[in-house]
Amino acid sequence: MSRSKVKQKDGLSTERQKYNGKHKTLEKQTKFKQRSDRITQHSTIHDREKALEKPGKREAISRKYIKSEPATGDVPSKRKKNIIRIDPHDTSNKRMDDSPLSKDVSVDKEVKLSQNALFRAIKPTPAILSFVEDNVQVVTAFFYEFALAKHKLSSNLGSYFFSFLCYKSLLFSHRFHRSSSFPTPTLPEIAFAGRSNVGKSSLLNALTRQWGVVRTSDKPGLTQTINFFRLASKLCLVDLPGYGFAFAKDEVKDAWEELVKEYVSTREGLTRVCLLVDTKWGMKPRDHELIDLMERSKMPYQIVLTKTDVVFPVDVARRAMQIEENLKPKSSVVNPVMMVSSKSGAGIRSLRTALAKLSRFVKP
Ligand SMILES: Nc1nc2c(ncn2[C@@H]2O[C@H](COP(=O)(O)OP(=O)(O)OP(=O)(O)O)[C@@H](O)[C@H]2O)c(=O)[nH]1
Ligand SMILES: [Mg+2]
Repeated sequence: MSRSKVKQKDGLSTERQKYNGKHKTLEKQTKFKQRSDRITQHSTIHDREKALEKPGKREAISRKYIKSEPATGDVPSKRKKNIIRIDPHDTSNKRMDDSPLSKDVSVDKEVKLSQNALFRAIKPTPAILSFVEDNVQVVTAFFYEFALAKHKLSSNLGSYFFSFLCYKSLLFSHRFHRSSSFPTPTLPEIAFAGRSNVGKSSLLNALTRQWGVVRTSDKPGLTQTINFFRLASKLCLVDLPGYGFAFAKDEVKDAWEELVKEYVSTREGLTRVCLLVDTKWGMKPRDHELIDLMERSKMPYQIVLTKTDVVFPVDVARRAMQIEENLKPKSSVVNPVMMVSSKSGAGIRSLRTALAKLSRFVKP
């Protein structure tokens, strides 16, 4: 064999060797890949089987595995965020104490706005404005009042006697839970009714200047019995439990309401009911219920606006006009609407004058 032929043979063998080596590494790589794929697949199945044995985790884990496996093709799909869409009109998603649905809120707002707009549209007459001006003046000292009473003796005679009597005499109080145990009516009675927290007990204190004798609280529902306060042997003032919202059980509140209704419609000796209305909030459906009852039993009642110190005088006038307009067709209502503040003392003198006319010590 010639030397050149031997060289050629050597070259071919080295190329073949190179080729064989490359081929082997490629084969090795594909085998390795296949094996590793098989292992991961096996471990996934094994893990899933293991996970499915635990019932609690079953659902969550199956979801995880479903997500980790590409849905179609080789390209794994992008992870999508799990967004829960709540239908705003589906009430089954709402808790009972949640705010009402947006549609209802807007309707409520519209009603409230229109009521507010109606109230603001009331134009008080000059007569009612001057009456309010007289009644929202703050009267602080008793002697100031006393001097005024002397000065305007004819108009303030009742107030003078009333305050003198309240000032001098002690109040005798009795509390009653049941109508069967009410005291026998020997004196003319004036009752103070209204929603809880409207200021009934505070007004009784202000009228009689016996601060602290009648207990008051900023928590609605303090007065829970019918309380009779005898002024010497001339007059009896009656503090009634409130109705409407109060910190008490529903059945207890119903019992108070029944007691008040029974007292107002059947009590002999009851000459006047002062129905107290918060100036800021006006009359509510339960007030109208009591008014209807008093109308049926022909019981004279006087509307008294309370807490006038927390609203503007023009709004006091508006409220008074609104109520007088609403109660125009009623026959047992006593006009005009009175307005008081137990805090500032405004209007207390006028109310005393009006109520004193009902007592025994002022001859008609
Ligand atoms: N700003 C102001 N607050 C008042 C006035 N009158 C009463 N209040 C307050 O209103 C709250 C309720 O007063 P009460 O006299 O206890 O009311 P009530 O009607 O007897 O309430 P119940 O006994 O729960 O029915 C208290 O915190 C009083 O201080 C007032 O003229 N002006
Ligand atoms: Mg009270």
